[in-house]
Order: sequence, then structure tokens, then C-alpha cells
Amino acid sequence: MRKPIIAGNWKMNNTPAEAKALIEELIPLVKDAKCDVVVCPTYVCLETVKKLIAGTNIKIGAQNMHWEEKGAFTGEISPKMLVAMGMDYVILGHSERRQYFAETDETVNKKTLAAVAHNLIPIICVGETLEQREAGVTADLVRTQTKAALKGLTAEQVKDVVIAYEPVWAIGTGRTATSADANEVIGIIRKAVEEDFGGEAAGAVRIQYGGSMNPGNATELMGMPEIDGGLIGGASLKAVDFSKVVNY
Ligand SMILES: O=C[C@H](O)COP(=O)(O)O
Repeated sequence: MRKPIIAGNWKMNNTPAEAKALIEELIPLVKDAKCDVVVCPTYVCLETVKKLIAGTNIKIGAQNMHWEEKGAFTGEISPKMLVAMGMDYVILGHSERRQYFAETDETVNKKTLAAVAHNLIPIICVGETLEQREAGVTADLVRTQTKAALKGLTAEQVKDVVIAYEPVWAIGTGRTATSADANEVIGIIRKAVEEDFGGEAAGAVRIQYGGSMNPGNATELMGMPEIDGGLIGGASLKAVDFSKVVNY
């Protein structure tokens, strides 16, 4: 049985003071959650939030990282640094990184291998644009992205990875994939994992849905058999809304 995992991706929001206020409000609201709860603040808020969640059920992740341990990569953060800061997770290959910062399947794969090598749990994002959906290539696209990201991992390592299916057209738009559509595509992703790593790994890997998930649709989405959680953007910026999703 896969334990559901709901993660808040704060994206480029919140100063350290705002992050402090948000996490302090959130902690009591999610203390009885039956799923794994993760928050992903910006780099500059990681230390503040990490200290405040000590002793709680909330885990923490970064929103991106470089694959190298150190070097002349101005503006980048390494896996070693995230581990030193006590990070549990790292989001990789988010569509905003792919769209605005030239992230490719190849760099997502390098980052995934580096994360796993450093015992960080990657939350690997895959998903199609509206044009791709309308062109009927959603299945091919998510299969390619998934297989490329996981290339080089062992089946044992794949079991602990988290994948987030985020249709790009549903992110921040208020448009959600229907629960049936999301369930179907996540099933396709799981099948792709099975082809490369076997049934045991595919049965263990947790696959989230992301894209305008909110208190109003979380229960239905989380009720679908293939959906193991959510990667929440906008609704994770309000403690009450995020807690309602977490306590779906
Ligand atoms: O990482 C989170 C996703 O991009 C979803 O964002 P959203 O909930 O604002 O649509």
C-alpha cells in the first residue's frame, strides 16, 4: 500500500518572515495528517522553515538543484548543500524550469541520479502542454519524460522516488484535469515505470497529481486508485487551504 504524499511547492513566494508566519500557522493544522506532508520553500527560506518544523510531521524539500557537488556554476545550489541543510526532498524538472530555464530530460536525469546518490528524494515532474494534449501525444510525452528521468537508477532506488504528473495547462490556471483523466495518465506513467523497472518498483513508486489542486477537488482526486498525492502550488500558500488538501 502506497502512503499518500502531499507537497506544497511555494514557488517564488514568501520572504523568510512570511515563510515563518505560514509554517507556524500550518503546523497545528496538519499535525494529524494521514499522508506524508512536505513543504518546498525557496532556498532563502529553507533554514527558517527547517528549524520551525523540527519535531513535527512536516518534511521539507527544495525546488531545484544542480547535479554537480560544487564548482563554477554561478547562482546554483548543489545536492551536497541541500543535504547539509537537512533537506529530505527536491523537486526536479518542474514545467516552469523546463519552460523558462531550459531544463531538459537530460538535465532532469542528471539531477535525479545526483539526488538519489545523496539520499534526497526527488519529486520528478512530468506533463504535457495544451498543444501536446490537443495533438494527442500526452501518453508518448509522459512516457518519454518518465523513462528519461529514471534512466540509470536501480529498481530498488525507483521505489522511493516520487513522480508528479502536472499537465502544464492546469498549472495555476484554475483548470484541473478531470480525476479520470489524471488517473489514466498516471496509470500510463506507472506502466512506463513497470516496463523499465518491473512490477514491484511500479507498484511502490508514488505518483502525485499537480495542477490547480485545491480544497474543492482534493477529495475526488485523492479517491482515484492511481493518484498517490498532490503537488500543490497556489493553494499551498494559504495554511488553511493547504491543510484542507492535506486532510482531504
Ligand atoms: O508545483 C505545483 C504545480 O505547478 C501546481 O501549481 P498550482 O497548484 O498553482 O496549479
